[in-house]
This record gives sequence, structure tokens and C-alpha cells, in this order.
Amino acid sequence: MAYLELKDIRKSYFLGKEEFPVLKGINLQFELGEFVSILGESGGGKSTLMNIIGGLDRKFDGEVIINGNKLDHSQEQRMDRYRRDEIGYIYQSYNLINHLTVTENVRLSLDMTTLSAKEATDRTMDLLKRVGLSEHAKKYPSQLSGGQKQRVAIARALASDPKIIIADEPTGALDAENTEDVLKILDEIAAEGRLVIAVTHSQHVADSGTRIVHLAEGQIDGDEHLHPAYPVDKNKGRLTSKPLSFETSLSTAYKHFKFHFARNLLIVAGTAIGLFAVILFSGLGNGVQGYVNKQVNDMVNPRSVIVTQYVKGSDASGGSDSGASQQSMMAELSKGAATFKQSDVQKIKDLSDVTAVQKIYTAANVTITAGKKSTVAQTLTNWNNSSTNSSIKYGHKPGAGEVVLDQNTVAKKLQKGSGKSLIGKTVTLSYTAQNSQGQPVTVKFTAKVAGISSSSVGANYVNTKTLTKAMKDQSVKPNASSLAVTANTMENSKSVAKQINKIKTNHKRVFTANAVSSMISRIETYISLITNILAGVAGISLLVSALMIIVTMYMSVADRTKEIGILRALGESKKDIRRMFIAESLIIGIFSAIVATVIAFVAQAGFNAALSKIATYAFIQITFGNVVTVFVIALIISLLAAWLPARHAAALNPIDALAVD
Ligand SMILES: Nc1ncnc2c1ncn2[C@@H]1O[C@H](COP(=O)(O)OP(=O)(O)OP(=O)(O)O)[C@@H](O)[C@H]1O
Repeated sequence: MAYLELKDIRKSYFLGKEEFPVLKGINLQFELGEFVSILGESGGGKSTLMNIIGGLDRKFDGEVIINGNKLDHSQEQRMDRYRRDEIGYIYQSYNLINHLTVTENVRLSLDMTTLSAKEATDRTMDLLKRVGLSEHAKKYPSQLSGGQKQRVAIARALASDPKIIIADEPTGALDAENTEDVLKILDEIAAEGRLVIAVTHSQHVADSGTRIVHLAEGQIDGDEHLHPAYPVDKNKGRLTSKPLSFETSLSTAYKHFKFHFARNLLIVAGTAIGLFAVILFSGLGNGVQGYVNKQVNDMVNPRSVIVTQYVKGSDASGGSDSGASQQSMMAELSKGAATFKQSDVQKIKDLSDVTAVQKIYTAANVTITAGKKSTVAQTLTNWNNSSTNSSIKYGHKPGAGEVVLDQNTVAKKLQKGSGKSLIGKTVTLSYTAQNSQGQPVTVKFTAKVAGISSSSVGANYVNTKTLTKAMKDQSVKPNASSLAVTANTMENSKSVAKQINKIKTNHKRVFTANAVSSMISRIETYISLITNILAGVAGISLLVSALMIIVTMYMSVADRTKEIGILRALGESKKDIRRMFIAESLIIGIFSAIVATVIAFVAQAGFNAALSKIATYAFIQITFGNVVTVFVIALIISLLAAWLPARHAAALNPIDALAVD
């Protein structure tokens, strides 16, 4: 039984409906150890026949029988394996992969064998030595002569230890000396017990083999045995093939990425800008949200509910979520409203979840004098449950006979510098109020500065007893402007506010209550709205990034069409080709995400340093989660962007791909 048998092979090409028969019933038998030359006129169908034997062409009639088994083109994986195991291709135009070195070109098929990395390297070096190219191992194909390129191609064809070597005009582009070298190697290959089938126009080449088959008009018109076939050692071990691993696809993709580094760098830069925008805007959202929370929490206890007397028409929604702004709340505080009835206050105290109710007294336009300097504070409030220690920058909360002054609006005007040195000094405070007879009187008292506060609304605090005593001294009745109600938890503060708003006396609503936490939620909603708008802008740039990757991938497929043909001829499957392009796109995506993250952190440091002049707060706060999100987005974009081009590449017909110039 012949090792390779062709039975009635017929093949036609079609141009439109017109049929052009090329092979018209080829019957041939080949043995291992033969060096067969196929001679024939140009256009006679020699290459077509080789593509059929090589398992690249599937549209033909007849049978190719290898070692007793018929090739079944409907079995994609078995055909890939056939090309990997049985066939080594040598082309007239070498068909080396330009972005791989000589070693890497030869190694390609070995990556599809079960050899270990070291064994594969050793075999590669042995093959290069055999074809006399050890010294050129690290060169790229463009740095080799024609003869050297063909010897690399021979080494590559031999690498996976195939039984059949197909050489399509292997010496067509070589001078006489190189032709002799190549013929000698081909003869040695046959002598090793392989079947060498060489297509040639040259009688000299044909005479170097063991047999000459002549093809004319699509039929065999001559079959001459010059020498007997070389003997075959049937016990010789063979390499075992395996499908390409994902790591190899990844490393091939990385080599291509590196080879076109400048171009890819631009793509990475473009993609990174989109990702950078996402990461930076997310960080800005976090920072601003954190800043506002801090500001609000520093100023007022988030568990507190500020309650004022209900004035008809002043609170349209009547709900706790009406969300008073900071200014309106402070304005309410300073208004000086009608007296809270003790019985009404008791109703608040009786509510579940309420832990304390305290009156807030507010004096407006208070003149504060320290030594020879004086200034006017817009409001002065007693220290109450809604006040927070964190609003005090230096010193402590006001005890009996003590006051805390706002740093920017008061302290800095009384003392140069931070105002810290005022702590411990005594200041005089005075303001005008009405006494119980309705006459204007000046409430005046002294207090020791206990601390300096710093908040965006400029709050000055005095000890409650100290303030009420000073009022009483001038027969001014202390009227609370509002109540500071404290809920047991921040979450409950909203429901407490709702319940307070529902309190009725004689069927009339009594209070307007605003939970501080509602105010925070409202602000957070605005911030997340702005953050989302910014994310939308970033989304558009991401879309552009994705388009860039798609264009790059399509360009890459176009660039590498020939390479795809070569890899398919070497036995790579459609899946391997798809994976190679997806891997390259993933590399671009990951590089872009890394670049974006690095730039974002640099920008974060720069912006935060610049913004520290406005407030000592990190306005951009990139979290680990933001970084992870950007990497996930980058991976998704690159996968999506690679999908179509990769499918297109995998679907290419290997023969057409090889024919591309
Ligand atoms: N894809 C194709 N579509 C249409 N016709 C084709 C195609 N490929 C080859 N042919 C035609 O088939 C015939 C045989 O081509 P083939 O390349 O097999 O010849 P060849 O014997 O190898 O020629 P040469 O010695 O010049 O390389 C030629 O007439 C060619 O024009």
C-alpha cells in the first residue's frame, strides 16, 4: 500500500458560471523515501495539486488517501491535525513571517508539538545548524539573502517532523549555488525516509530526485523512476503534535505588537485617553462627594433634625425631604422665631428614636472685640447637639464663659495669622435685642476664646448658659429660633423629621423639620448626576477608543493575510487565528488601561496639589474599584473590537491568503 495515493483527482475553477477544468483525473501513488519532481507547463495545475495534497484545498473531486485513510475535509480539526502532523510546506517565495526572527519562524511548528520549551529550543538550533544558519538565528527575514530565507523555510517545514514535504518551486528564486545547496538538503530529507514532492520547471532540479512525474493538460503524461526510493526506518520515533496553546497565541500576538510598536503606541495612547477620562472622572466624583460629606458632617451632626416653627406657605412639600440648602437652614437659625411651646416640644421628646431635644438660640450681627480690634459676626449660636467637634479646628468646644470663633470671618480679623493665638484670650461680645418691654437693649458679655472653628458657613458658638445668662441680665427673654433634635441613628433621622412634621395641635401643623441626612442625600444626588454626565462624556471617548482598536485590528488582518495563510498551512486552526487577533487586541486594551491608570494617578497627584490652595482636601480620589473597573472596561472594549476582525481573519481561505502579495 502506497503511503500517499491520489485517486481520480479533478478540479475546476469557475469564473462566473464558466468552468475551467485544471486537473482532469489524476491518479498517483507515492512512497516514503521518494524525492518526486512534478514537471509541467506553466498554468498546468501543479500548485493546485500541491494544495490538494497539502490539505489546503477542499473543493475538488476524487480521493486523497494517506496511509490508508481518506482525507475528510468536512472534519476541520482532523484536517488541521493532518497539516500539522503530515505536511511541511516550502514555497518559492519563502513565506516567512516578517515580524518573527529566524528562530521564532522555525519554532512556530514546534509550539504545536508536545516538546518541552527546552527540547523545542534545542531542536530549533539543530535544524538551523543543519541548514547552516546558526549564526543568523536572531535575524529577521528582511535581514537575510534569498538562499538563506529558503533554508529557514526548509528548517521550518522540517520542524514538526512531517512525513511529507511539499516544495513548490523551492529553487525558483535562487542562484545556481544556492539551488545546489537546497537540492542537497531536499535529497537528504528524502533519504531520512520522508516523501519529498517538489514542483519545478527545471529539468536539472527534476533530475536530482528519485522520480519525475509530468503533468500536461491536467493529466499525468509521464512518470519516470530515476532511482529506487530511499529505505525507510519504520521504527523511528516521531514527534507528537498538539493544538496551539493560548500562551503561544498570546506571545505571537505580543511579538507582533512589539514589531509595530510605534503604530501600536499611538493606538494605546488614543485608547488610554478614553480610559483615563473614565478613571479621572470617577475619582473626581468620589473626591467631591467625600468633600461635601465632610463639609456637612463637620458643620452639623448628621443625626440631627433642625426644627423651626411651621409658617404656612414656607414649606410647600411639608416632607422631611424638602432638603433645605445650607444657607436657608442657617437663615432659619438666625431668624429669631416665636416661642416654642413646652407642650409641643414634649411631643417631639416623646417620639421614639429621639434621644435629645435642645433649643438653639441665635444672635445676629454680634460685635466681637479683642483688645483694640473688633469685627461683626453675622451669627452667634449656642453650642448644641447639632454642633460637631469636627467643626473646631483648634481648641475645644465652649464650656461655661467660653466662645468659639470662626476662623475666616472673625478670628483672622481680630488677630493676624491663623487666629489660633486668640485661644485663651478674653473677648467682648455685644449685640442689640429687644427686652421684655419691647425696648432695644444691648446684650454685652465677655467670654474666653476656647477654640477656632472652620466651616463654609462661618459659625460662632458660645456656651448655652453663658448666652442665656447675658440675655437675662438685660431682661431679654431667650427665645429659641429652632430646635436641635437628635435621632438615635442617622438612618432614623429622616423618619423622625417626618414624624415631627406630622405633629398637630388643634389640627394645625406645628413644626417644619429638616433632617441633615436628607440634605446630604440631596447633595449626593446632584453630585452623582454630574458624575454620570462626566461618565457619559468619557463613554463617548471610549467609543472612539473602541473604533480605533477595530480599525487597527482590521488593518492588522489586512497586513497579516499572508501570515494567516502560512499559519493555517502549518496546521493552526481557525480558532488559533481568532485567538491570535483577540490576544493582540487584549494586549492593546491592557496596555491602554495600564497607561490610563498611571496617567490618572499622576494627574490625581497634580490636581490635588493644585487644588490644595482652595482647600486641604484630596478632590480626586481614585479607588482600587475605579482601577478594576477601567481594566474590565478595557478588556470588554478590546474583546468586542477584536471580535469581527478576528472572525474575518479566521474565515480567510488559506490558499487565497497565501496568494496575497
Ligand atoms: N483561484 C483561482 N481562480 C481561478 N483560476 C485559478 C485560480 N488559481 C489558479 N487558477 C488557474 O488554474 C490554473 C492552474 O494554476 P496553478 O497555479 O495550479 O498552475 P501551475 O502549474 O502551478 O503554474 P506555474 O507553474 O506557473 O506556477 C491556471 O490556469 C490558473 O490561472
